[in-house]
Amino acid sequence: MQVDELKEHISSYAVELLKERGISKLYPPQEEAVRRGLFSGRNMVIAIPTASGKTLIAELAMIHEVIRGGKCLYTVPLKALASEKYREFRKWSDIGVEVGISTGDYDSRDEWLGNADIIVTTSEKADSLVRNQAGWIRNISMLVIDEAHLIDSAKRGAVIEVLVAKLRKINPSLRILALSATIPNADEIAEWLNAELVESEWRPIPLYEGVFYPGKILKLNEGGVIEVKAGRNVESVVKETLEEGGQVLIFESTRRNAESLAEKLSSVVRDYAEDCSDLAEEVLIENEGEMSQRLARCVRYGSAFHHAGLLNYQRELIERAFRERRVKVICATPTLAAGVNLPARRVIVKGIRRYESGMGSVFIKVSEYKQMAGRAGRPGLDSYGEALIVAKTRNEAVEMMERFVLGEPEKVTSKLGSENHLRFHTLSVIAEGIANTLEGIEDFFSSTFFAYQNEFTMRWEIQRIVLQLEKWGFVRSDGTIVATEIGDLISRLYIDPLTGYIFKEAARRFDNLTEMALLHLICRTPDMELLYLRKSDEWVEEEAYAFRDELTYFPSYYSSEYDWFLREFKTALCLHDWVNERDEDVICSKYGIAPGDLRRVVETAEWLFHALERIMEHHGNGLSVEVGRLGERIRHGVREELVELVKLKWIGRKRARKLYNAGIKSLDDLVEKRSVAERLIGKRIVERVLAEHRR
Ligand SMILES: Nc1ncnc2c1ncn2[C@@H]1O[C@H](COP(=O)(O)OP(=O)(O)OP(=O)(O)O)[C@@H](O)[C@H]1O
Repeated sequence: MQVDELKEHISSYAVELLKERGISKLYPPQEEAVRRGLFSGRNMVIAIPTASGKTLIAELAMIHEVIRGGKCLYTVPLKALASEKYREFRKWSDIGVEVGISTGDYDSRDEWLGNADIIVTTSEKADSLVRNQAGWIRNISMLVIDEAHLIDSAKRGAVIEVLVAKLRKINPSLRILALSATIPNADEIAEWLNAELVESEWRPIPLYEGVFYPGKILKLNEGGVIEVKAGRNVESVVKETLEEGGQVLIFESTRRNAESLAEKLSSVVRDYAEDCSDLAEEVLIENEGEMSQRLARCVRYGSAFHHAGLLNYQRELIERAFRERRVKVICATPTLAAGVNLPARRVIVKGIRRYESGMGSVFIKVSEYKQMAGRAGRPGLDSYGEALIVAKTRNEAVEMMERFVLGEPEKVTSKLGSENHLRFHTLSVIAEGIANTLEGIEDFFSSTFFAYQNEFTMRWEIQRIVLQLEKWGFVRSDGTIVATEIGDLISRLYIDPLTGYIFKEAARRFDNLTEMALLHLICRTPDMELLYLRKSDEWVEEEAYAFRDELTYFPSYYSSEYDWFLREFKTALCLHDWVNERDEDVICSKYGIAPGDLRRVVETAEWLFHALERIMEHHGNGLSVEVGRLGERIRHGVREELVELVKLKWIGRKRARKLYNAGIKSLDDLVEKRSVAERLIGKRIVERVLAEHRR
């Protein structure tokens, strides 16, 4: 089908824009979606492989909806993906379609988005906008769920189903378009959504899958499994691809493996890559710690590693350099497969097992492997893509072939049934006034995918949770169930009610807490991601005893909670070093973490301090002022006296300290002692600061 045929549905202007993007003809699954009612207003589930054009299907449907006066919400699982989609959709502004993005603080309403036609956001942020009753949510006429198969995710899946159920309650005629990878039970998702299902295995570039073992590759071909000659090791397979002008994406199970393989491969890659010294320098712009140095050394020769320990700008830099074909090989942990779109000629899956606590080394899921394999083949550059699993022996290769290459991905199952998810969403359903009886709450949850998949009633579970919320003082029940003021606040702050309870109790009991006690308090909540304890971390216990009298909680050495407590305390100690201006690299090596981990801990702590401040305020507890100040220090990683300086753009914790020690404590001081400041932090930076803040 030619795109010209779409004029009546999306306008000739939109068709012209598509042509400018080089799209003149629809891919077969796209055509199928059109034929099956993409412009008819019915709900749809599109379950097709990676890179087969799902996003364009959504764009066509959204443009059609906007032309008819509708408003679309496009939800993705990660902030990075939201930015990627926002950049893509911005192109539609050329024909007058307003595109907005919302990924900021959880309790903001982002009212300015009232004017946007298409709003891109994460599922969590969308749910928090519903909780905070952003006015424009009522006007949403179409919901697009990207990566809908992530309903299966233990951490992020529940919010997708609850969001769907809520938005359908708000607007019963809401249209839903769910985009998913190929999964065996896409029909269940379609039936749950009352949607037309479009399924296809079509790919724009053929994908060949196989298993490598030293000397040979078992390949799946149209005629069956064949065996072809190959090199002795992964390096030789990589070399072969580079020789043919392709790029390689390698998945490893751990960060350490990814890093050391990238380092090892840099001596192979350097013969095929141009000089990337400029990129290596860029890697070190914000951080010169051990991990960044290793990354810079690899990148110089066109090889890189990619995992959650990198800083955001480093990840983006690597991804961009790979797209520009300067970086030729990326060794990544599996987080990359679920994230941004980064195809390569060859995908090598080296980490086919993963360590799971209590279970040891287990195979990854077939669906995870398929997600990685699906990254092979770069549209416009490669005529085919190839995915290879790495095995040690022929026997193992045969086993991998059967289990993964010929295996069927697992079914998607709802994760909403776990207590913490139900607790979290039950409070919001009551606070938003969606339901105010047990039957009403049950009725609400009966429209979720969980209820679709599970026949048993949730009544007892919900009753137990409501009783718990009542005991904590978050809901009141006398015939009808309503949220108390604090319950409503906790729902809007988007924290686990258990976190809310811990904070509320602290607000009730204490009017004086030390810096360390406050830091430890937020680390006691289920919303904080805790650092792990290493064997060499005995010092954590010693430090904990030193602070024993200050803390709000200190279990007995014999308690089953003692080890968990040490993890909480270690995390608090890390934040303590951060707000006391310990050097970032020193913190990373002391706590055994990477810069990206530190930033994540800091970001979560900042959010929790904001919530704690609001709850203290609500309780009329004067500690709220102190909590607010500490929150500000966490944001910037500084002692109290630097807060004013770091609020200035371009002034980070290091520059602020230099200025402060020279007697420059504010913007006024900076203006007055400009030449001193220029000597300390550079003329260009001072110019930038003054240009930004000159009154
Ligand atoms: N009909 C088409 N003709 C030419 N190129 C197309 C067409 N449809 C999509 N593309 C291009 O193919 C590439 C992959 O498409 P897209 O990102 O939409 O796939 P996807 O299925 O959404 O991928 P993912 O599974 O990663 O979300 C994009 O560069 C897109 O512009």
